[in-house]
Amino acid sequence: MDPRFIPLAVAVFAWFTFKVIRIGRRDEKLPPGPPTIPILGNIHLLPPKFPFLRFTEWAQKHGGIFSLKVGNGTIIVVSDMAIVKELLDDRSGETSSRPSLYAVDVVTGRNYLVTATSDDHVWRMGRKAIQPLLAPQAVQAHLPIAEAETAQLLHDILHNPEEFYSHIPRSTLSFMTSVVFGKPAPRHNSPEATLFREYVHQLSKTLSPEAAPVDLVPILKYVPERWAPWKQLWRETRRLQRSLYFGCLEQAEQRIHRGLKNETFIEKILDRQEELGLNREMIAYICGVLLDGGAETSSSFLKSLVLCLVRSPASLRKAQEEIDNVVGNERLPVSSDLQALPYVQAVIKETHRFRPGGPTAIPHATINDCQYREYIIPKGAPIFINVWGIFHDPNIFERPDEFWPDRYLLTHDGTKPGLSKNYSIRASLPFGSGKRLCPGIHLANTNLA
Ligand code: HEM
Repeated sequence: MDPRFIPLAVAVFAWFTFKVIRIGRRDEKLPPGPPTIPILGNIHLLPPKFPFLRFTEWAQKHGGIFSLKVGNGTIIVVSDMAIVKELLDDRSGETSSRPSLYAVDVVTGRNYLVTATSDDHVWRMGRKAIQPLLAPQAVQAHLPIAEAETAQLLHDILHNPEEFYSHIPRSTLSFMTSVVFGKPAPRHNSPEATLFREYVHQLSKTLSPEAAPVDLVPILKYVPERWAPWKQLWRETRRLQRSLYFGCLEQAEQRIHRGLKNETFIEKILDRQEELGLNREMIAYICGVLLDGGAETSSSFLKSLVLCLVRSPASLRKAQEEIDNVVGNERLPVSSDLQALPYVQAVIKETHRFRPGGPTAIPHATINDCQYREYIIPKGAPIFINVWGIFHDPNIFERPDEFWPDRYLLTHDGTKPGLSKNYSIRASLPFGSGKRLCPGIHLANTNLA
């Protein structure tokens, strides 16, 4: 090398090294968090399973809002209800986007409202289409379906109790396919039930941390499919998803064409198709997302409820006695009985607290750089609500690791008596926050109550 270039080469090398070792470092304007190492940041500390347990440990150490470095990226974790309110509810206009999830974009062709960013037509029109269908009054119309599904579920459990783990997801899927498309899935091997199981299995593989971390290592997006098993997985997930969504849509269209209307979501969305500017692709995905959003979440809640009550016979006995006293033994309880069943209400709340279906909810993201207290949260950084950590905080809940519904009879939100009046856990916490709050909350409560 020409000796004149040596100082330049040394300077370039030093600059490059400086840049590389800064990857993974926490900027001082970020919330605190566990110590980082060069390049990886905190990646090596992230467990592949149950990350909310580690988040909860870190929250005890670093506080209600902390940050993690994943390479050059940043993750924010909120484990304090007051911060959820300030940052995600009150400032929802700034924090209601979603982080990029490349694999989901490929699978869904960017038609999935759950992962769409807040400025995306898919999200805005999708929410506009479903909001009136899921309003508290509107969901009352589906009570007869919920009651019929409950009766079948109880029948199935009574006759074949060993299989309760498959009766429950069949029932919650059938409720959703009935409400959305007007078609129940009455058997474990009904075509929709089988397809949904296969699809959810593939989708969870696609989303699992063991699949290729393409958002972290973008070069993986460009590996040719024959050397990229994750791309084959995406392709198969897309095939199953489209087969489910468009299969259900086609059957509903044929039924409507034959003049057999039955007041389902699909009919109401088709009525507003022009007004909302929706094409057939978007309609299939809006209805499909409701199956995804409604069936698995409700099923995991009911499974947790059964397991919690089996492990807590005293709570089961108390709930049973209350139902026997109020409802008698001539009929099944129905949703309108719930008002008169405070202990049953407490059992439902305690199940959401003890085993929240979404222990870290679905991450939000900031739309721009966002100043919060003394911190700057970078644009696009995923923000997780550590729902598990809030619900299992020993400073807030008495014996948080115990299933104890009675706590909700002592205070309205189950927190320790005598906590500051300003601190309150809203009942909708398991359903997320701000503009992204689960739109299915009332339908879920109708079906689960
Ligand atoms: C026990 C039942 C349920 C639970 C625990 C639950 C929980 C959640 C959570 C935590 C979120 C993320 C909220 C956020 O980002 O802040 C969410 C979003 C969503 N849920 Fe639910 N959900 C349930 C039932 C349902 C039902 C029955 C439906 C459909 C009728 C539904 C449809 C959706 C949709 C479409 C979204 C995405 C909203 C958006 O990104 O704007 N969910 N749900």
